[in-house]
Amino acid sequence: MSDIIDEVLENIKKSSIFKNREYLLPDYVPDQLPYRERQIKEIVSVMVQLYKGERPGNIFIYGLTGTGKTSVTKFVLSNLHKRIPDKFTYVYINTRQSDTPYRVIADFLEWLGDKVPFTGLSLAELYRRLVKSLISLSNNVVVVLDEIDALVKKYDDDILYRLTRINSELNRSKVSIIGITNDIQFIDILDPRVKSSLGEVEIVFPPYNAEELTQILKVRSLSAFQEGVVDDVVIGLCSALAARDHGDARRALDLLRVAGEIAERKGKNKISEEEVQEARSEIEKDRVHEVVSTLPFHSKLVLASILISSEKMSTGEVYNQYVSLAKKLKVEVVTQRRVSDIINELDMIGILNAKVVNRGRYGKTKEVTLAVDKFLVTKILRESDPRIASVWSR
Ligand SMILES: Nc1ncnc2c1ncn2[C@@H]1O[C@H](COP(=O)(O)OP(=O)(O)OP(=O)(O)O)[C@@H](O)[C@H]1O
Repeated sequence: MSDIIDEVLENIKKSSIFKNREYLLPDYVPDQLPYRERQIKEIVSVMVQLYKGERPGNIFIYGLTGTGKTSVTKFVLSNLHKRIPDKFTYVYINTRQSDTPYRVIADFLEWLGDKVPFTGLSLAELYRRLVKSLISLSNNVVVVLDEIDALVKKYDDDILYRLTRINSELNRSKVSIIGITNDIQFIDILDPRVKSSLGEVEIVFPPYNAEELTQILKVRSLSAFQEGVVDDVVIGLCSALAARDHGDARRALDLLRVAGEIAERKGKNKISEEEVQEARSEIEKDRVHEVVSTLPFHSKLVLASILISSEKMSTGEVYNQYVSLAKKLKVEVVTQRRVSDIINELDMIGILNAKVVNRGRYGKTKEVTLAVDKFLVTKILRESDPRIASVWSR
């Protein structure tokens, strides 16, 4: 039996499409990051203090998704560390993954080489251990908190407050924080003391334009694909599609990688525009699936109300339909105001379109239509919750 596994692996190794597929995966940090020279220089010029054995200022980095914030930060820190390994220790924590204050401090301790039980200690005890561990460390420490908005929105900024103050509890100032977020308004919701401390230096990552994305894809595809697999037309299409959103390099790379996987499945040895379009709808399907299947119950019910009714509905009509479904399912209803908010949320995440229309003497109302494939969303909703599925069977 194991020869079957070997055979499949062998075929993948012999891919006529990919030379190194992993070079296109989102976590891979490339050794070239075009159009980010300014940001690299800015981070290095702050971090240069490490060379003198001093603590660098905190840095706050923001920009939309896929603008290179994580890659550039990791690139600078790992390259600096290669050059001056004895001068500092660095810690990388993604707070969307390590999504409780406990996990963040536990991860911090683990990076410093301390073992921490998965749960069971109090947060105060964890801080105590962190302070102790930091005191015994002779090096400066740079801690990267990626996607910090996720943690602060879920809890509050207490953990950031404590971390920005931690130097005062040590034998000398040695901890610097690099905070990263893609929520541009995030800094405004922080406590002013955290805000001024975290934003000692602020660095903005602007979106890429289509030409920049083209160049980025060209560089990345040279090492990722076999020769002759992608041409300028395919790269141009991936860049144009990604630039239409907001210049997201991750999206451009995903399109190219998935197009390559589709071509490989078809047994082709070249990617064409057709595979890019197919990749686009595959990625969109995955996105819709992730978003819809994880919606809270009442948001799913509001969406179901729209799906089983007409193509276009006013918010009032959506509410009436929602109330009648909720009664059928014998669940308590939320207020009309909440349903309006849910409609706006579904609009923001691209599942619905809600636009204000003027209905003459009836005044203004919001007209709600579906922004994604009806058949797909119905299928996802029905599969994700049996109570919602029963709406269709009655
Ligand atoms: N200038 C660049 N050159 C090459 N690849 C890039 C460049 N900028 C970004 N990328 C690639 O795009 C993808 C997304 O980048 P990265 O994760 O750094 O973005 P981000 O701004 O941190 O996004 P998010 O806010 O969603 O975490 C990664 O695969 C990264 O390697």
